[in-house]
Amino acid sequence: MFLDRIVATKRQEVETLKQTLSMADAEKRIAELPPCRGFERALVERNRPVGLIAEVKKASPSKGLIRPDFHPVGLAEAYERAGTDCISVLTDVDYFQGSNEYLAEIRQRVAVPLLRKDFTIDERQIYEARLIGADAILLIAAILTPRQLADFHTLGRDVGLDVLVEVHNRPELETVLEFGQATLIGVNNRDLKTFVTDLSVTEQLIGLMPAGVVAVSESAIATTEDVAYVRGAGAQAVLIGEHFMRQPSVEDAVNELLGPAKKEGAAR
Ligand SMILES: O=P(O)(O)OC[C@@H](O)[C@@H](O)c1c[nH]c2ccccc12
Repeated sequence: MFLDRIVATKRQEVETLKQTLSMADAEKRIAELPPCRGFERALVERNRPVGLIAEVKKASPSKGLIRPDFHPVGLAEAYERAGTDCISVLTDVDYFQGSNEYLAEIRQRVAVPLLRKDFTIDERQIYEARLIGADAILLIAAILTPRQLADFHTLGRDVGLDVLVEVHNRPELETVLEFGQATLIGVNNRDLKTFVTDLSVTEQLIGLMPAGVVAVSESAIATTEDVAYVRGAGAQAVLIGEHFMRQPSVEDAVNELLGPAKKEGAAR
């Protein structure tokens, strides 16, 4: 099963991080960084009726190579011109052909808040995310114990990051709601264990979320009908990768799928 393999790889990566990243040193360096740009706030204040997290994604285990001609900074700049509220950057190397470098480079060039999209299983990865320039991290309920979810959420917030907590079924959502801290919750329409996608998962789960939670519908969104459906189900924001990555101009693709932005992307 892919998720188990990915987590096994992450354990190895964490072993390496233990050699290379001292927690005390990381804390010192983080204290000197400028504050994060508000990721969750950007989704609340959104540029369109539905908030948009657009993803920079070269490949995936389910689809293989998605965008052969892949220039992460150029893609992020195009997303910014399209008035994207937030950008998600895959940093996993082995399964998504992502890189921490991509996120760090994008951070230098765009003002849009960035999600570090990876499989977080250890505190050190949270420090690392902050140090490479992320504004938010993803916590995937399917690979964490309730205790880890709560602890990692607290640590993320303590170092200034926003936290997107991802669920795919009702037990996971109930665990997340039990610890009571999550304000930004993503429903993954893709089952990470089977890769089966089903937009109705969004409808099934968003109704169970308390008012005040910012709900994001993630994965397998590709048409205006898909967007209308998940909005109708209560999603305040959508996270879209593959559909944009398959279009020659991601800037045009954003405007075609979601309509014109209220304010132009930062013309810098
Ligand atoms: O490319 P898509 O189907 O539009 O999906 C984007 C995003 O939701 C997906 O990449 C994703 C959602 N949760 C994840 C967790 C890990 C890796 C990837 C993901």
